[in-house]
Amino acid sequence: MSPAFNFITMPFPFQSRPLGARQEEFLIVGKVASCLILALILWRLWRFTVSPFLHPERPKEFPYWVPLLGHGRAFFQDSNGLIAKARDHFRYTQEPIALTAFGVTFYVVTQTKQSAQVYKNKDTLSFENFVQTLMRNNGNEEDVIQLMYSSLPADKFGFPNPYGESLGVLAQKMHAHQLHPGDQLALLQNQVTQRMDYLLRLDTLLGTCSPYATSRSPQHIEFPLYKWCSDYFIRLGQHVYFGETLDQIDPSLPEVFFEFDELIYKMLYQFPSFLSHDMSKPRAQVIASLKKYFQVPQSKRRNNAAWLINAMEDEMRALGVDDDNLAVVIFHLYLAINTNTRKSVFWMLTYLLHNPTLLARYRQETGPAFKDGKLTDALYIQNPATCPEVDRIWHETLRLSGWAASVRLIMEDTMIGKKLLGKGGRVIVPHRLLHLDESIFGAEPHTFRPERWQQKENLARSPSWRPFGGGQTMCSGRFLARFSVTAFVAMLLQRFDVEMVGSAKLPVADEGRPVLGIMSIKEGHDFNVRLSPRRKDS
Ligand code: HEM
Repeated sequence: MSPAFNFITMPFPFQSRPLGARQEEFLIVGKVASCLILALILWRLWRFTVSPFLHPERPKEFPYWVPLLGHGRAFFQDSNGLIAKARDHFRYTQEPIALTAFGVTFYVVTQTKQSAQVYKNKDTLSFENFVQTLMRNNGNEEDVIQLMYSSLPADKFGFPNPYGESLGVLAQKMHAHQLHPGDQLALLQNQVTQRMDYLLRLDTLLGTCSPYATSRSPQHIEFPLYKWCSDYFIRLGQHVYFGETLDQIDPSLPEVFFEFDELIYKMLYQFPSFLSHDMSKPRAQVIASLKKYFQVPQSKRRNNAAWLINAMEDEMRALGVDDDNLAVVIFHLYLAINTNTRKSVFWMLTYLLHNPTLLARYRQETGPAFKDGKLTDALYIQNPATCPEVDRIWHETLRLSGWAASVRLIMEDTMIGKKLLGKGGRVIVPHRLLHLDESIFGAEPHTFRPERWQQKENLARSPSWRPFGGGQTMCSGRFLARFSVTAFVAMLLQRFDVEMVGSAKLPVADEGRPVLGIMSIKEGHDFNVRLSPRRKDS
């Protein structure tokens, strides 16, 4: 007799007992279940009806049935979708609303006046907590984090520190020094155009893209667009900030970073290690390669590195930070440089390829910035007066592909929009929802229509326009990002005819996967393009 047969014919445990005892057991189970259900109903009534009535000063909370878990599952699967549902539930209220996920309360702010209050408040709303949590999870030791966030003397050596701030706070000012318009940014832009010029030639492409090219000859190359944009921009960012050295230390670094970055949600949501080896392994390799970089004698690498990398190294070494911790801190910078531009260039090209008229206009408008295929006046492309179409396409690309949300930890009970947000919770400004607001951005907010930026005056100054976050922590790389992406697309279109291979459908963005700025595509949605040197008549 097979074991399965034995199992099926086995008597049910209750069958061996007398009928009265069985009935009594059922009765007890029934009573316990009824009590639990009643307790749950009472709890829900209290939490979502009575308590809001007694405390009208607190934001209304999106109801749920499972205490502690709350909306945890939906939050992890698609937090924007959950926030949209909650807004719908409260009939698009203007007030902040509350959501609970795994016992943590998130207050969602969608009104621009209130989001401005969030960005202004540095006293009771903290961004540093988010950065410190990232540092901790990525391997920085606790004493190094404390050191990075302890006040430093106002007269210390190195980057000026008139207010006696910590290195963690000073780092934001150092980013701005490198990346806001000025001499340092001009140097970086110059590096970007020179490197782009080299990387965007057919002979270079035939070499660098060979591992994933799907077809190639001396006259053309074909490859998956998302993969290529990612590889190209990680190479570019890495080179501009670190020179040749990183590439020599680990030629596979762009590929490895891409692998990590596509799984970054596991880092952001702190997946347990047994579920996140696929993310933590490439992350460890990037950090290890950065450590090797800092172990190369300074005389062999510093001349080719950006000011910021050298200055951060000096500041941290002056505090006594070792190579391991230095590598982790700089890993966050490597991430900021490389995670978003690769995706924004992909989305911009995708929208242009699906709209040949727009693509032709982009090519024509940026033409005067080039002489014999060489970019001679890069700033021409950045100027909305000379390139208004480029300006509109850039804004529309970010509006549709941006995902980021600004998050702050609430250090003390804080009033926002006449509602009291409780200490210990998080306040979220969900940029994606702001970008899809029909009352601000006009009809068909889900459709790529660059003309909306022309139809409504000063739309780019709207506080609902937040692809780079806001307040003190607003992305300092936004000028370089725009410069690199728009100049790259212009150079590509001057040098090559670009065609989609086959009839590719518009790829779908992976809205459910959290990122730090621009959305990735859904798996399987990449598509091939073919580049061939531009014919004179095209
Ligand atoms: C299209 C490309 C980009 C997008 C959409 C983007 C978006 C963002 C967002 C949403 C934040 C968080 C702001 C907040 O929470 O308030 C941020 C921060 C930051 N980004 Fe970007 N970013 C881009 C490109 C870049 C580039 C190219 C760099 C560097 C070269 C960079 C460097 C930074 C830095 C350093 C921060 C931290 C804030 C600071 O301390 O300045 N970003 N970015």
